[in-house]
Amino acid sequence: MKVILSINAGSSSVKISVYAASHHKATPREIADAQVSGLTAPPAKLTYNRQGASVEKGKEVDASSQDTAFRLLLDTLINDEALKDISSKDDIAIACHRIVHGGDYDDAQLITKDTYHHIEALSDLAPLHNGAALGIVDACINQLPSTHNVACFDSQYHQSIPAHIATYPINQDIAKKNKLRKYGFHGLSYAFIARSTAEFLHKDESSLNIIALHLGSGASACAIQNGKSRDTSMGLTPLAGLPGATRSGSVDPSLVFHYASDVGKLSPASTSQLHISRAEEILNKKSGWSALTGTTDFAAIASRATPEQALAFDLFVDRVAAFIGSYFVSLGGDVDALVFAGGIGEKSWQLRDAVVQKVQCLGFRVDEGKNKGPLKGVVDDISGDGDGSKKVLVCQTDEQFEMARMCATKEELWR
Ligand SMILES: Nc1ncnc2c1ncn2[C@@H]1O[C@H](COP(=O)(O)OP(=O)(O)O)[C@@H](O)[C@H]1O
Ligand SMILES: CC(=O)OP(=O)(O)O
Ligand SMILES: [Mg+2]
Repeated sequence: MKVILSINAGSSSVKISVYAASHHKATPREIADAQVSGLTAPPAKLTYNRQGASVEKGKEVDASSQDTAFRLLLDTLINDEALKDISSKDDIAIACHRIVHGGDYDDAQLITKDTYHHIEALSDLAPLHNGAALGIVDACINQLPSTHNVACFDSQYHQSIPAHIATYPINQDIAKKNKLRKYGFHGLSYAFIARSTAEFLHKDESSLNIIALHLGSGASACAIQNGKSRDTSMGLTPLAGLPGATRSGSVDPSLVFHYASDVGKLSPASTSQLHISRAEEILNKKSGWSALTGTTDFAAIASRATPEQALAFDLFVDRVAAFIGSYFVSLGGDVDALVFAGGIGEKSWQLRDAVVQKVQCLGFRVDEGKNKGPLKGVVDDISGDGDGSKKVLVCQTDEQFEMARMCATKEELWR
């Protein structure tokens, strides 16, 4: 039996789950979970559960970066005397880290100097994530010297996307040389969603076809065919596709050159002076809900209390519905379920209601009572009645569990 710390650095949160795991047992047992959420909507809040019982719920804390949030969470776990499985730092055998951009990696990796530098080199392609996650890896290397660190990649699940979908129509020599293609992210979540949904529907995962939506601080959609990713809305970086808390999502790429009023008038010769990195920063960190409404709290946006919030809400519904329509066609109409997940997908009944109404023409309906009621279990059916209506589900996704599960079967960790 080994203690695994499973660390998920999202763009607005850090979530840690602690597991007791045995080699090859596919279901690590959860001992505790702790998270700091709301990093982009201060004050950040700490929630901590031990053995399924609540210890802290929404306690306001002073944390504005993933790094400070992690240190606070690690202290919380190590200083809790009632958490018997971690009486000292040495009890933590494995720390697994959610690394959003894994480039061509198709399997979790033990973090060595080589893998560390490789992940570091990919940081520009996930500007809100890889650097922050590596900051946490550094903290683990320094503070937990006897712990093995493992990188689990969000991009891994999307290795199955066919070439004609992953390819950008640009010069292919340059595309290959610079590895410019659709990678896709939220893959740990989609892997969890696919397995849990198949179990819920009593289907073999290899014959499962669903449209899955991971809607959190970063949001994406995924067309899952025969249990594998066929298409997803994020691309080379997590900026593409749906808008998010501080991200624009897809815009006309030329917008970058017209963002400042005088930029469009520059001659081609002077465009080398343009600060593309500044444009990237604006689209990643200063756009999305924050730019439209002044808040990244989606519960406030879903209240539609101001015209700006109503605009942001309607815009999101429009973009999400467009991906559902596209993926419905991509799956040839053979769709077992539409599945909502992520902070917004799991918690905002208003968003689910509005999205499903928009795609009613495809046969999706929600039951009002089930949609508004508390969620029961990992997967919950909120479908409404209707002739030939298709299933609508909510999945309480668990990226930390997915990582711990990967570690339980990784031979080199158990030798
Ligand atoms: N009750 C709620 N209603 C609507 N949205 C919510 C609610 N609680 C949290 N959210 C939203 O969920 C998002 C965070 O989701 P999460 O998946 O935890 O994000 P991440 O992993 O990207 O940090 C935030 O935009 C937050 O506003
Ligand atoms: C990939 C991504 O955007 O992740 P998150 O939603 O956790 O920020
Ligand atoms: Mg997340």
